Amino acid sequence: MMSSRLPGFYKLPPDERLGKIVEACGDAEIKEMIKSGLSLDQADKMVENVIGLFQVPLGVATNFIIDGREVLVPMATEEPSVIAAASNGARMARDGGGFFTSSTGPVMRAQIQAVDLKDPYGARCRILEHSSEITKIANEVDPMLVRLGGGAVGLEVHVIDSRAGPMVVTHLLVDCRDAMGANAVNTMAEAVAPEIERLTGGKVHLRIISNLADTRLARARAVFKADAIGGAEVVSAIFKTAALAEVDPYRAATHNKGIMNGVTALVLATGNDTRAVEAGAHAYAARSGRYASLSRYEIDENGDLVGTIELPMAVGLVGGATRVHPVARAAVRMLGVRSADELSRVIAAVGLAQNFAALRALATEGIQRGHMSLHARNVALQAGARGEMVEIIAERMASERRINLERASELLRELGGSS
Ligand SMILES: CC(C)(COP(=O)([O-])OP(=O)([O-])OC[C@H]1O[C@@H](n2cnc3c(N)ncnc32)[C@H](O)[C@@H]1OP(=O)([O-])[O-])[C@@H](O)C(=O)NCCC(=O)NCCSC(=O)C[C@@](C)(O)CC(=O)[O-]
Ligand SMILES: NC(=O)C1=CN([C@@H]2O[C@H](COP(=O)(O)OP(=O)(O)OC[C@H]3O[C@@H](n4cnc5c(N)ncnc54)[C@H](OP(=O)(O)O)[C@@H]3O)[C@@H](O)[C@H]2O)C=CC1
Repeated sequence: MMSSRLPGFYKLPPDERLGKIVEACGDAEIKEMIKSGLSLDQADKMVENVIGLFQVPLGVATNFIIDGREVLVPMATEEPSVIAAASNGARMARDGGGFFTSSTGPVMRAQIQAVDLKDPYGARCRILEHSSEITKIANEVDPMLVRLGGGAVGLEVHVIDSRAGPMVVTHLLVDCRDAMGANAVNTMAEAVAPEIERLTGGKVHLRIISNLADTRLARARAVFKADAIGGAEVVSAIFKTAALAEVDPYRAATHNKGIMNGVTALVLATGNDTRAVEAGAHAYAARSGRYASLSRYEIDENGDLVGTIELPMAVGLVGGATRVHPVARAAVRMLGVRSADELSRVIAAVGLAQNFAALRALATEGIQRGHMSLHARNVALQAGARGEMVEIIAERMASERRINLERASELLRELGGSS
């Protein structure tokens, strides 16, 4: 089995890094797909009114062991230090065996809203009495999904009071297998609407997937050994830092933003819908009525730090852009995942690694040293530095702890690199 531990990887030029990835994965096609990228012609078929491509850097986080498997993680992000931090978090989890994951399986919900009802509770019961007919109607519109072992698996029916009067909202639960499922689920929701109208005597308006995918949860757990992360004091400091995010929404929003640094980068790299995953994550974080952190940290009997995360993860390996975008296809091959469920669990592990690395920095030296020294290259670029001058100026600014545009421009003039 190849190792995701690639010391010195980040010091190589991009072409050599790609070579290492191809070698580690034993898959030469990854290189072709990444090199070819998305063409304008393909883009023009994906969305509307295309005039060009918006490019985002693609990097690879190293060091991940997930459920005993070495994994290289493709990440598409514009933010410096995110990929370094994910690799750093994953490295510190290795002594504890890496990340261990679980999930609920790929079930999504569609909502079908019936209004103008005489007897909402009676209507609710009539729908439930006919649940097998309703799931049958839903499954008839997607025989392929059913053949693959998925399809509509059940119903929940909720009576909800609103400003517009009582409503009966049917949740159609659909096993989406390897699809994110929105198109599939929405088609089913529209197909069952006439039957819901017949049973309720009301009018159906809204028929759409819910992005609060709480029947499609992914979880990850890691033990960060005290010795691997700086000792008992660091364990205690991280524990206390993380505790604030459990009870304070102002902190929880930033804590979860840190988790999404990793989650969104991997969701985007695999061509999945970042908005769907983000909406689900934040809604799940607020499910108790108070917005809170998506991860938890505890200290175990050995004095090690146990990190856990649970969040909705509606991602697919088919549908959307996943099979159209060549770089997304390369990303999936690099990950070596065989199902959407496995992908969802890898993403949860990356979210946890990302969160842990940020917390460790916050609980110890602060975020600025690590983050800003990598951001310094952006500042040097903004000042007009090019080629090797970018690294030289970034390193000078980081060592002086003075990372700003003015200093970058000064250094550029001093070192004779100005244009
Ligand atoms: C930035 C580091 C990793 C430096 O960390 P360091 O301690 O200077 O690095 P190190 O030299 O000891 O290396 C440790 C490992 O980090 C990785 N690494 C180290 N340097 C690089 C690099 N140049 N390029 C790629 N990978 C790098 C690499 O994996 C390396 O091990 P190796 O595999 O080589 O044996 C560390 O300070 C860190 O993890 N900081 C956290 C940074 C972070 O979270 N950034 C996200 C942006 S800030 C934000 O948006 C979120 C936040 C903070 O608000 C969330 C929150 O509040 O919770
Ligand atoms: N609120 C939201 O989040 C919304 C999101 N979207 C968008 O919907 C898209 C995702 O929808 P999705 O339904 O996944 O896309 P698709 O409709 O493209 O793919 C799903 C279909 O693929 C076929 N399929 C082939 N192999 C498999 C397999 N192994 N597992 C499951 N299905 C398989 C199935 O049947 P068949 O071959 O018969 O098609 C299935 O219905 C994304 O682009 C998303 O952005 C759209 C609306 C709302």
